[in-house]
Amino acid sequence: MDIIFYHPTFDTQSWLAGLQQQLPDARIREWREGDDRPADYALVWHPPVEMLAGRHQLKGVFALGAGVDSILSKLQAYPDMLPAGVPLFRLEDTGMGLQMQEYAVSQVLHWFRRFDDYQAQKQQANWQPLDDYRREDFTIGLLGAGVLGRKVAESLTAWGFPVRCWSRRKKDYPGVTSFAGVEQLSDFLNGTRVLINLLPNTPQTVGIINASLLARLADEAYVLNLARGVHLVEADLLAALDSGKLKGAMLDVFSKEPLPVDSPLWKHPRVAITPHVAAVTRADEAMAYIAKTIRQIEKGETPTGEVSLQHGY
Ligand SMILES: NC(=O)c1ccc[n+]([C@@H]2O[C@H](COP(=O)([O-])OP(=O)(O)OC[C@H]3O[C@@H](n4cnc5c(N)ncnc54)[C@H](O)[C@@H]3O)[C@@H](O)[C@H]2O)c1
Ligand SMILES: O=C(O)[C@H](O)CO
Repeated sequence: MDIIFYHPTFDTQSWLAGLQQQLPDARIREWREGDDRPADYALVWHPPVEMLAGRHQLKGVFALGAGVDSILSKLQAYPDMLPAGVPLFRLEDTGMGLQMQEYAVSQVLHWFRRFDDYQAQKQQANWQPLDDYRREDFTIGLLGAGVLGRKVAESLTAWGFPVRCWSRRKKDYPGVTSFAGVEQLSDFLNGTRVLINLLPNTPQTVGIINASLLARLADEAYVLNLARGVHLVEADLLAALDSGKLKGAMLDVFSKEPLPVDSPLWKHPRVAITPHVAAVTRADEAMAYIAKTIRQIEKGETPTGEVSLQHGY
């Protein structure tokens, strides 16, 4: 079996070595420009079109991340990049679920224990105990309830918060109230105090966190964007913060990355920022997952993790 690998920033040699350990019988090589030798599988991130185009013999292409929006948008521009019938897989969890839990739980607790207010008081040397927030007033709403949303929901129910989720289809997750489809979006938003975004980037979800959505949240709400920058209308978020509708926001992803130095988000006192690090690809777990999936395909089984080109995620 031949496997080709391309990632613009990963340490390719350590990936090739790690994959070789997982799949000892495979011939694994870094793909370089001009390489049109046969391959059964391709492991990619931001792949050049010529790496995949015309490779009808591929049994699978693996995206080396959870979100496949960059690959699918390239496919829009170059429809022949992925030969018809070749399945595209993405990373399901592979250590990202735990990272998302760490991120979400730490920030929700930060807001719930009013550390943002105490930090602001500290700037004024102000010793002033504040009223506690009550859990029942701190409903967490997850936009997106797939692999990562489910993990985050689990971790927040464990802390005793009321948790609800919104997805394309109803979910049956213990302790989580499920809302589905555009017709239930309003009910989902009504009473949500902390909105956590874990949707994929698709034509239906671009710009979904906008002025009209923010207006429907509970007063003094918080927004945690962990998915993609294009989901959020940044100007609407700033306006909602300045009007007092929103109390705070923590953003990991931005419509333009790196976030431009002149973005007003940098200076806003109630916006916290991380540079798209909420959940990164963990090499060992990703390699084990890819190897397991390849073995399943080789045995004629149907693995999970295939991207629906129709739904765009
Ligand atoms: N910031 C980061 O570091 C980072 C890391 C990993 C993933 N992500 C982002 O997180 C996203 C989610 O990852 P995942 O593995 O949980 O994806 P997933 O495919 O398992 O889950 C997606 C969820 O969104 C819902 N959804 C999709 N379209 C919808 C629509 N139109 N209306 C309502 N619900 C809809 C689905 O029903 C599902 O519940 C990824 O697509 C990626 O963009 C970000
Ligand atoms: O989708 C992912 O895996 C991360 O956001 C990196 O892009």
